Amino acid sequence: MDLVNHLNDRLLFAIPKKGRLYDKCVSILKGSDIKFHRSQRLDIALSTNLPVALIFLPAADIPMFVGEGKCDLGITGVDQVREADMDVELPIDLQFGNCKLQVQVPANGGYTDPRQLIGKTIVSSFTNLTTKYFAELEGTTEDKIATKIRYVGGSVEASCALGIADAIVDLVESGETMRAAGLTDIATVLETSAYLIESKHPKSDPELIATIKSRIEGVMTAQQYVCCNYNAQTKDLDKLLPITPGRRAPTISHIDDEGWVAVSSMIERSKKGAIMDELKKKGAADIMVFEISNCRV
Ligand SMILES: Nc1ncnc2c1ncn2[C@@H]1O[C@H](COP(=O)(O)OP(=O)(O)OP(=O)(O)O)[C@@H](O)[C@H]1O
Ligand SMILES: O=P(O)(O)OC[C@H]1O[C@H](OP(=O)(O)OP(=O)(O)O)[C@H](O)[C@@H]1O
Repeated sequence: MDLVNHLNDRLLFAIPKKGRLYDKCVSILKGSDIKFHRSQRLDIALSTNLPVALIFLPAADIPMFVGEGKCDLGITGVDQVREADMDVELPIDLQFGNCKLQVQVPANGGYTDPRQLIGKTIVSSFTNLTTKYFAELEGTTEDKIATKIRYVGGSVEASCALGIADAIVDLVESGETMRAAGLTDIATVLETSAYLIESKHPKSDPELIATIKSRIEGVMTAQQYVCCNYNAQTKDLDKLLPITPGRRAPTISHIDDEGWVAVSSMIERSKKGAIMDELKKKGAADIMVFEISNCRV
């Protein structure tokens, strides 16, 4: 099929084609019920249930495609949006791809403050953000900085050992890559996570854009909450309901057991263990926690 000619009238949604963000993006699309089949090596996939085409692009190029209005929606890291200096909306923090862009120096090299690096050579894949950072540090404009900023596309952490850099500016999550290269961090340029990004001048049907955003918000909420059900004696409700207030209010249903009710409520996933302990202590019975696969709240 000539995919390009099937793109008219479809909302173009840019997704990282590989790398750190890819799997999570696919799982968000799945959770949002945006169905598609991506043929091997093809970077365009038409959704089979919505007028949407997924365009698989390098994470670094997505801000430009969305910023220039070629794609209405995209997913990429905030680091990439700031590096590309593109003016896009950032409607949803997707809460993955969390890491920091940091200034890293040889652990045994004696640098402890980024000001000591003024006039030295810094290697990064994020040359725009690095230039801005050092221009600010030097109190000058970007075209006048004394620090030399050089670009490499990957394996940035090898630059100091290879003698091409005094320091690097690169992403750090666990710190394993940094430590393995004998480096240590001395400053943070930016904290980042993956976002849904949106063109400031979208071309597609606003209702379709709103539907996709609401579905993705639903996936985010479903990840954050679980559903907690338990049985309780009505006399204990005063103590139990404050533990499970729900997002709006808990649902209380009558059950075929005199003096008992069933309670159902959304609770924060991260607190579920403590909440179940507390419910049990205060007299709740038959406490169960269920996954929410998607929701609209
Ligand atoms: N270690 C990490 N932990 C969390 N998120 C990361 C990490 N590394 C990168 N990211 C996020 O993922 C984005 C894409 O990085 P990734 O390294 O996957 O790039 P890529 O486009 O696949 O390029 P390449 O694989 O060629 O380096 C980054 O801009 C950042 O937002
Ligand atoms: O702090 P850590 O958990 O070790 O993660 C940091 C590493 O992750 C990213 O690289 P990635 O592995 O995606 O590959 P790349 O070097 O090819 O960009 C980043 O550029 C660091 O090298």
